[in-house]
Amino acid sequence: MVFNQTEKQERSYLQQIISRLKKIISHTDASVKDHVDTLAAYKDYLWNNKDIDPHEIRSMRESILNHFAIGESVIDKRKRLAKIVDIPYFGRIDFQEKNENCSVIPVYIGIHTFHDSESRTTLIYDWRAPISSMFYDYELGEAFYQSPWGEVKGDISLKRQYRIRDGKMEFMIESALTVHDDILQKELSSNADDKMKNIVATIQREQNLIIRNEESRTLIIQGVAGSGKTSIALHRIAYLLYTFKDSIFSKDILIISPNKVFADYISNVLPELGEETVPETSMEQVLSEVLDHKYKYLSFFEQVNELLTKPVPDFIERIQYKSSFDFISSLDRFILHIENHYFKAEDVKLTQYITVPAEFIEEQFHRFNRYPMRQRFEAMTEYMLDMMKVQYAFTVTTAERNFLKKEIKRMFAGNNDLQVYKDFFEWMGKPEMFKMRKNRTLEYADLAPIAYLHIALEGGTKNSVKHLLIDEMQDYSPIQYKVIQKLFPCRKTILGDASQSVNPYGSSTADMIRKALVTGEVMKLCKSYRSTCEITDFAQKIRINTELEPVARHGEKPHVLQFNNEKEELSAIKDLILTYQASFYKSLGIICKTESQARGMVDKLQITDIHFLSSQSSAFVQGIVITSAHMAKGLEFDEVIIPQIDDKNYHSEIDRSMLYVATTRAMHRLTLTYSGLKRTPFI
Ligand SMILES: Nc1ncnc2c1ncn2[C@@H]1O[C@H](COP(=O)(O)OP(=O)(O)OP(=O)(O)O)[C@@H](O)[C@H]1O
Repeated sequence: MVFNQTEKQERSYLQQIISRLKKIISHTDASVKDHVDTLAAYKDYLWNNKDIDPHEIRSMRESILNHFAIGESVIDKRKRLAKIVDIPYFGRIDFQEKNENCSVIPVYIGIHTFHDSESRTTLIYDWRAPISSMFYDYELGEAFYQSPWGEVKGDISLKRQYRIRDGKMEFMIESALTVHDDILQKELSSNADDKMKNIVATIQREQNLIIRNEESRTLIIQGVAGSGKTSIALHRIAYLLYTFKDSIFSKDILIISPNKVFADYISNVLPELGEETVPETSMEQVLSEVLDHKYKYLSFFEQVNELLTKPVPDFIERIQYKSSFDFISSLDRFILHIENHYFKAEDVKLTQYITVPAEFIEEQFHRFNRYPMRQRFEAMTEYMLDMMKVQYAFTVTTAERNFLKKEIKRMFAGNNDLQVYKDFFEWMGKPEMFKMRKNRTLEYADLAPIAYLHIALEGGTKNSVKHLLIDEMQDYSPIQYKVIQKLFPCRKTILGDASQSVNPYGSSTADMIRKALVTGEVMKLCKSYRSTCEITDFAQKIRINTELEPVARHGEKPHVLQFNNEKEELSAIKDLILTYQASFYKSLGIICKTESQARGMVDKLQITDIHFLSSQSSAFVQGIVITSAHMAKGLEFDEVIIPQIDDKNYHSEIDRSMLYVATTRAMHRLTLTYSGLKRTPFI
């Protein structure tokens, strides 16, 4: 007989589970109170008995720490239970192991495990548990999962999905398919949340494969726009934190994200999945840190903006040159050249009677070639002085030792990163490839090569990162990946979409990243979930991707509206905003090509309740947002308006990228407007 066969039985079972959960929560509350009271009693005792002997103090300290640890774990458990009381589970499979004496077990799947210690049964399985993988991977019939003890084979005889909100079952679906389309459709048709949400209930098979991939040290995910790359990467982090809970913690993970707004936008997913948020940084921050933040540089935003507004061919050429693999080989050859030619040894007159000969010093520089060059001076000094002590029984004063080290350092012509970098271009016979901007400001593309040289000369600093996640991978160049590999030799998940580059002259494809890192498995996601078929078809006209497969969800066709002049265009945009405000949509993105156009739009529209997202913003806001295509990357909106799509504003290849990024942000409705005669040739 099937356990909880009917919907009525399921509904009553849900209420039983919720009552059970509530009961345990109230027990844990009592237990937390006990621990707090005990700790307070200890404190009072210590306060009132200042002359107690050290033994007693020590034993009390142990008890306090013990209570504290237990109290913390109870609070932790309470937090987890409180999280699941509203939505205890979302799926179920009935599984019978192919083994004598094994009966059918109902496996209810939710965000967290719920083990009932009274009945000694697991009432809810964590979605990341090995057995839960079958929910995402199999239909009815034969199935297996990998348990810690090996493969477990069996049969799935029932599969159900539930939509439970605030402890009430809205509906349940009996499904033979992997993860039923109806629920997925309902999720996708819903409105954009204020932040990215978790997708545990509807993870698709190909996505599950990426989340649970434990083998690849470096996993590179190339996924089309809206294929769930970012969501999947975050679920993967949650999976790794669960599966390797004894060896990897939230603080051991680092996310390199494109900007603060994006970091804020995704910040809810891990807490929703019951994990702590993980540290986050940017590529610029990482590179600048290597160079001790010594240099001013053009930010990536400024570079993209310059390419969009005044694309000077020399600038483009410099970026392209520094993004090639040839450039990396040349840098490597130059590092060898430094090794062979930058150290010019001289005799050092250490005391009135003792001179250290140049040849001896030169020899030591090469002897210590296992150290980065600038780290050899100390080792060379120590070694030479030790030798002198052994051979001539000669000991030096601290001042003489420091003098020798200083002299040795002076003999090396590569102590200044920037000078070495300039030398490189001279050595290459390409001095025009390096240009410093006003106020000794470096171009963004120079930051990574200088950091690369710095690490070769000085070594990289150690860090404790065990898993690195890089989003928007296409925007980073091979030399940036080289630096990343040197700094973070740990496991990596790298994700992005070559079609969405805002850095077309310095971008990387999945294969280029694999080549730069010398390792990596590439996995693809081709199904697009974000937008309706009509919006996806429209975006495909701007940039075709034959691998892209839209999920079957329909809506209005995108509108392209022409106006006689800017005034009319603005007035139409205001009307569109009013229509949006009267609709049930929750977010509207007005996406311009550049930040200054976006700022101009804010001024011209003169509407309150509009949020302007600039490259300096740090928080994502729901409602009406005006921003640039670059900032909008990674975000999504129920409705998108793209103004000024005339042929003058969108004509170059980088403009095409911006237009593609902007259109693919729309989930349900898309309108493009322009004034004048001609619209962009890209649509
Ligand atoms: N399996 C799924 N179930 C429900 N929603 C999904 C699923 N996969 C993706 N989505 C939804 O699709 C949208 C796009 O996801 P996400 O932003 O992670 O994609 P992306 O590939 O990183 O996008 P882009 O590169 O275009 O920024 C989100 O709204 C996400 O919730």
